[in-house]
Amino acid sequence: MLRIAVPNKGSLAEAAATIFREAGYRQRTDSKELAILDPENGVEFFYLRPRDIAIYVGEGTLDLGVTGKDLLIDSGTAATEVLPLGFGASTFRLAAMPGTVQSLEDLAGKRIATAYPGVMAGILERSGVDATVVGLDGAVETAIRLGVADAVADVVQTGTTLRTAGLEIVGEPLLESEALLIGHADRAEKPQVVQLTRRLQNVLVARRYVMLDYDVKADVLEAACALTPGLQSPTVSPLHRDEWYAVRSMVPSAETNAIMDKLWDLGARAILVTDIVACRI
Ligand SMILES: Nc1ncnc2c1ncn2[C@@H]1O[C@H](COP(=O)(O)OP(=O)(O)OP(=O)(O)O)[C@@H](O)[C@H]1O
Ligand SMILES: O=P(O)(O)OC[C@H]1O[C@H](OP(=O)(O)OP(=O)(O)O)[C@H](O)[C@@H]1O
Ligand SMILES: [Mg+2]
Repeated sequence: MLRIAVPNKGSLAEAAATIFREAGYRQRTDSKELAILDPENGVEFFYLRPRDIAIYVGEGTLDLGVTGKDLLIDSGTAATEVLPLGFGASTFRLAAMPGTVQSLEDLAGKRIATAYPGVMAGILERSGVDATVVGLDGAVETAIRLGVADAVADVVQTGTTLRTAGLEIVGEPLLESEALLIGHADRAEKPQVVQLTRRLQNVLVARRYVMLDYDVKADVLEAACALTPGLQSPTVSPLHRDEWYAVRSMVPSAETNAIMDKLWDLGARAILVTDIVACRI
């Protein structure tokens, strides 16, 4: 039985449950449930705080978990990245009262409030800046106004929270984060871990691609196939009408409309786009 940790609430919870569901695993239907069994897949899911997930997985109590890259680093545990999951993107940034701090180096001898003290300590050490890290639980933006810190380092997504607090972002992002499937190096070879990772990868591919079908005349078939090379090669079938072919190929969803425009200009017609629910490539 594989034991997997899923965020119980917060920014990552819904997307994490969705990706497991799309990969064919059972997920809780009641947000008050703390654990559920998926006997068909031989998995037990535990719903935990994402900050704690890195600790459970790092200690080997649970086999796998979903948490943020920033939280994994902050935990300092032995858990490792198995697969980036493509959601929960955020940046970790420094901010201060406008005009007071220009760079990380300006913080030498000063105090930085953050809910990610492990991440911040590592950054200061690597930069050779000797500053004091003030570890808080959240709402760190207020720490400067209350005189607890000279700067803050926090997760920024839209920047609204910092702006509302009257703070200014300082320098480039200190860290880029996203949700990860994390595991323990010892368990990486376990067949069930390999299978689950492959199923999640399949969902990620299915989300990144769409299926494109179109009809095209023989004289531009090669040019059309060059626009839609697919993963191996496009499927080309003759139409009943002479000189025409039907082409089927997977294309990156982000490029769908640009490719459709080019196909249309080439003379392709009946261009259809279909979502891919799941795939194994
Ligand atoms: N807008 C955001 N605010 C906070 N965390 C975010 C945001 N976007 C992505 N994340 C990521 O989500 C993880 C934090 O998860 P967490 O459950 O603590 O979220 P949260 O929204 O802060 O929840 P809560 O405030 O209920 O504790 C981190 O990996 C962080 O990088
Ligand atoms: O750049 P934004 O889009 O404004 O998002 C970032 C803010 O969201 C999070 O706070 P949250 O609401 O989770 O509160 P917390 O600090 O108590 O965790 C995070 O800690 C930032 O404060
Ligand atoms: Mg939060």
